[in-house]
Amino acid sequence: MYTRKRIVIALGGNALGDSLPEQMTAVKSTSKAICDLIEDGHEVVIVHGNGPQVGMINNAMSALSREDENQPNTPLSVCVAMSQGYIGYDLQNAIREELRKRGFLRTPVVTIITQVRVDEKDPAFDNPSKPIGRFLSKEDADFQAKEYGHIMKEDAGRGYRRVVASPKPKEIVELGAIRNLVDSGRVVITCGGGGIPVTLKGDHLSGASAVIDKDFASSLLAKELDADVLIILTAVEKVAINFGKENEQWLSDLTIEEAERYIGEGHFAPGSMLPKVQAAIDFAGSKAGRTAMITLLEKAKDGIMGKTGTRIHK
Ligand SMILES: Nc1ncnc2c1ncn2[C@@H]1O[C@H](COP(=O)(O)OP(=O)(O)O)[C@@H](O)[C@H]1O
Ligand SMILES: NC(=O)OP(=O)(O)O
Repeated sequence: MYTRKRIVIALGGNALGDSLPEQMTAVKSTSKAICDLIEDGHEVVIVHGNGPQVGMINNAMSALSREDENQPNTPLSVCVAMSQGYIGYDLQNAIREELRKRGFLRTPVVTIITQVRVDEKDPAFDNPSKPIGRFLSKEDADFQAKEYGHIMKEDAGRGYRRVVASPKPKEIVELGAIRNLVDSGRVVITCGGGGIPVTLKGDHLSGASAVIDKDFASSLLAKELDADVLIILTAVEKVAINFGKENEQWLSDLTIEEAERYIGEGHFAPGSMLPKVQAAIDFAGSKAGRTAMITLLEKAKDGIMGKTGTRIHK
């Protein structure tokens, strides 16, 4: 029997591309994958990444403040807010258009500027780990470190990137509004780029210099909305052990215990696959019947139907 599910979708970098024109094109195919699920009757909530985009925005704003002494440097929290607006704008319009093509003329699509509370004492503030911006050569990375004081790290064999603090998400500030919109049938884009990181100071929400991992924010959101499935869409169809080695093995099904064992054995790269597997464990382990899935963007529907992807469950 067909079962309607509440699905939180976490969209990875390949869903958005690395530049303005690339994003305009990428969101069209991303929207097809999302609308396949809506067409099948599922309730869908969308979270997107922002690593390349927030790096680009931060660079542009920093260049502006170097040129113009009246422009102080733009805090990273504001850059995350800008990335939510810019990505949400393209994504919501692409989904709206795709829905209309499929005859859903009245399904509203909305982007919520979302703040996510973090703990100001989170040790992540002293250990920057979240890659943002473009991949650079070692030479360009060394230049950026020297010229701008950025911390640069090698990212899973793909080149060097700037890293910033990435505290764990504790609370979604706009959760009540998000829940109302989802419950009333809206397609909601929220917690973009992991959410705007804020700390609570009395009644004041103060922007934090960080970028939250969208996989962890998706897991928190999925738990709060009592979703059935968290699906993390990225550039690989399945999770592997011995990834990239001769004895690489793609995994279709993982219990939480198996996933934890593989984490302990170091199979998942920090800053790329590791947070996805950790977020999947966090969601799937939180309540009976909850399943997490990691798969390729284009395979979202097949993943939900159990035909592909890596399924993580109790
Ligand atoms: N064990 C693994 N199994 C599969 N992919 C892995 C593994 N370890 C690292 N990766 C890499 O992680 C990438 C996904 O992380 P990333 O590109 O940071 O995600 P996002 O899609 O959120 O931007 C995959 O495309 C793959 O290159
Ligand atoms: N904020 C975040 O997790 O972005 P990416 O998915 O692009 O790394």
